Amino acid sequence: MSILPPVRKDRIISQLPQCFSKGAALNTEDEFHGKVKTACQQQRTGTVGFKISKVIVVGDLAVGKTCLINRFCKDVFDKNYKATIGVDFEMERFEVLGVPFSLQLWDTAGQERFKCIASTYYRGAQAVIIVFDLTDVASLEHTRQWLEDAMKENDPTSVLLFLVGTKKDLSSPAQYTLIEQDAIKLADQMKAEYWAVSALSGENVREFFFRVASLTFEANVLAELEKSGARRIGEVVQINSDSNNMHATSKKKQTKCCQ
Ligand SMILES: Nc1nc2c(ncn2[C@@H]2O[C@H](COP(=O)(O)OP(=O)(O)OP(=O)(O)O)[C@@H](O)[C@H]2O)c(=O)[nH]1
Ligand SMILES: [Mg+2]
Repeated sequence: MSILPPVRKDRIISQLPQCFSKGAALNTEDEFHGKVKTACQQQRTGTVGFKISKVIVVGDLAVGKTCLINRFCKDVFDKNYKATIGVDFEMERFEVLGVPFSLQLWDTAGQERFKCIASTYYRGAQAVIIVFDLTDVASLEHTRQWLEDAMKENDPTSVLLFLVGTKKDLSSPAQYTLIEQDAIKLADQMKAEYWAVSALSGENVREFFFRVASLTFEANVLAELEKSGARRIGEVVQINSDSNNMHATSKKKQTKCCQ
């Protein structure tokens, strides 16, 4: 018997959501990986359905990290600035290709005086969302430092990175075009996926978090398949080492013969 309520209807993902810009994307595939789709159909996703993936959200003060999370998780927007003190977190449950999947979204403080508390929560992230304000070039420049700090606590080879420009509603088309060019270049160098959103209007917010959930889910299933593949190879080795096993003996002979 499950103690959790069913996943909300608007958190069900059955198709791979597309990237925002092909110029800075983590992948440009139209669909989920074939191996992932098959594993989900055959319910061979191991522990993924029970896992909670940690996502950390970092960036300068007042760029809009809390508003971005609140727009997605609670569908609200507060125009008054209330600094995050230390960290806060929200849980979001999804169903991806029929498999339950949860994200734990860690909203960290951008203010310098709270940074050392916040950074103690960076460890173990599967995805890092680096946020800047599309109307503030300095906040984009600072994203390199945020990335460096987040990566001190994480394995750069396995973390998915997202570079997100907020307050799209406030930037004029001309201003937006200029900063977007720099942001895409930077995202490409960081190996991050670029998105531009507005927590005020909600533009691209749902699409963005669905993309985070989908790519994190896909990475988890692929890692799980790799692990179970390794286990299967291990099992064969074990059988072969059993001298009472006829099959193993013949295999051993075959191996010798081929050497
Ligand atoms: N117009 C507009 N204002 C926004 C948007 N997102 C955030 N804001 C405003 O920007 C201010 C800062 O937003 P927060 O979400 O609190 O910023 P933060 O990054 O969490 O700040 P810290 O917690 O101090 O690190 C608030 O006054 C928000 O109302 C947006 O998409 N559009
Ligand atoms: Mg905040």
